[in-house]
Amino acid sequence: MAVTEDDIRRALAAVPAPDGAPSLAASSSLSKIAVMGSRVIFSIDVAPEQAAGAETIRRAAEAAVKAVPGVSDVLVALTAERAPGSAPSTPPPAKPASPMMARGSREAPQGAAPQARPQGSSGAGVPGVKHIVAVASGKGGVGKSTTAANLALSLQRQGLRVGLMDADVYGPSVPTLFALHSKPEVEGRMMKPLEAHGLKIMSIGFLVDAGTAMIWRGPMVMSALTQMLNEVSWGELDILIVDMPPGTGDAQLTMAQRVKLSGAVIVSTPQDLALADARRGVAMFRKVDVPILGIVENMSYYDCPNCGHHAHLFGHGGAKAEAQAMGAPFLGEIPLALDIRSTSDAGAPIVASAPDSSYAQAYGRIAESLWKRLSTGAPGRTAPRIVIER
Ligand SMILES: Nc1ncnc2c1ncn2[C@@H]1O[C@H](COP(=O)(O)OP(=O)(O)OP(=O)(O)O)[C@@H](O)[C@H]1O
Repeated sequence: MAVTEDDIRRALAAVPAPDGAPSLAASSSLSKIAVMGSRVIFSIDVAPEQAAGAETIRRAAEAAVKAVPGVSDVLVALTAERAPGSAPSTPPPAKPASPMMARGSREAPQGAAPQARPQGSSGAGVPGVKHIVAVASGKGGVGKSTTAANLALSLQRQGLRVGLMDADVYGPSVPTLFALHSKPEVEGRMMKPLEAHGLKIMSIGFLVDAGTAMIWRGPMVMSALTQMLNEVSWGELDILIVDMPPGTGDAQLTMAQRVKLSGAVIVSTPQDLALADARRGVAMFRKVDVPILGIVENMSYYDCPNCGHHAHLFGHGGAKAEAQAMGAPFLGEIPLALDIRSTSDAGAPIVASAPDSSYAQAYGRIAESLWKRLSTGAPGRTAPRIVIER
C-alpha cells in the first residue's frame, strides 16, 4: 500500500513539538512533507530559543516515521541554531577542563583582547600551510561539517595537499564523519594529525568528550584552537580547511582575527532564517577583513532517485540571491540526499565513498571554483565604484 502524507502526519501526532504545540504534526515547525514512494523527507525548523532538545525530537520523528508500514527511508533535517555555550545535550562534568592544559596550554584571561593576526614568512601563519580557509555558518545544523569534509576531500582529489581541522568545539563531527576515534600521537611538543582518505585531520573531538567541549567559554576555545593550529605537525599543505564553530559570537570573531585566514566559505540552507544568519556570518568576516570566498547553498533541492522528480523542499535559490545582494560569490548548490547523510554517518563522506556520484561532482565543482579563487586571488567581492557627479 502506498504511503501517504496523512500516514506520516498520523505518526507525527505522537511526537512532541519543539514549540509547545500539542504535537509535531500540529506544529508550525514542521515543513512540507515529501513522500516519494517509500522515502519520506521533511524538516523541523527550530528557533534558537527552542533549540534545546531539538535533536531528541528529530530522532523521535525519524523513528516514528520509520515505523509506518511501507516506509523504507526517512530523512528529517533539523535547522536548529545551537548557540555557542548553550546547554549541552549531555550533562557537563562539574568542572570544565581545558582541552590541552596538561600539555602546557596558556589560557587567555576572560575578556582578553584578541591578539593581532599572526604574521610571518609562512603564507597562513602556520609553517608549511599556504592557505587556511574557514568553513562557517551563521547557525548550526545547516551542514557545515558535511560540506567542510567533502570540500576537503574534493580538493585532495584535485591533487592538492589538504588538512581538515575541526574547530567546532560545540559539537565536533569530524571524528564521526571519518570514523576516527583514536587519540593523536605526541612527538615532543607537537601532535601528529590523524589521516583518512589522504587528508590530515585534527579535531577537538579527538582530545575531549563532546559534552566537555560544549561548555567551553570563548577564551578556552581560542586557547584550544591556537594549539590545534600551532602545535600540530601539519607538514606541507596547500590548504587547511577549518570547520568553524557555528554562530557569529566572540569565539568566531576572535578566531577570524587571530588566524591569518585566506578567506571564508559560508554554508547556508535556503530558508530565510538560515539566510539571515548567513548574512550575519558574512558581516562578521568582513568586519575583520577576511575575504568571503563564497556562499554554498546546502540541501538546495532533492532529486528523487526513484522517479527523478526534482523538488525544492525548503525553497530554492535564496543563497544565490543573498550572495548577489551581499556582493559575495556564489559557489554552488548541494542537494539534500540520503546518500550524503548515510555515508557521513558511516564514516566515509560521499566524495570518498562514491567519488563518481553526482553528489561528489557537485562538491567537486565547488572545490574547483574555491581553489581558483584562492590561487588566482580573484576578489571575493568587487569594490564599489564611487562616481562623483558634478
Ligand atoms: N546535503 C545534505 N543532504 C542530506 N543530509 C545532509 C546534507 N548536509 C548535511 N546533512 C546532514 O545534516 C545533519 C547536520 O549536518 P552537519 O553536522 O554537517 O551540520 P553542521 O552545520 O556542521 O551542524 P553543527 O553546527 O550542529 O555541527 C547531519 O546529519 C548531516 O549528515
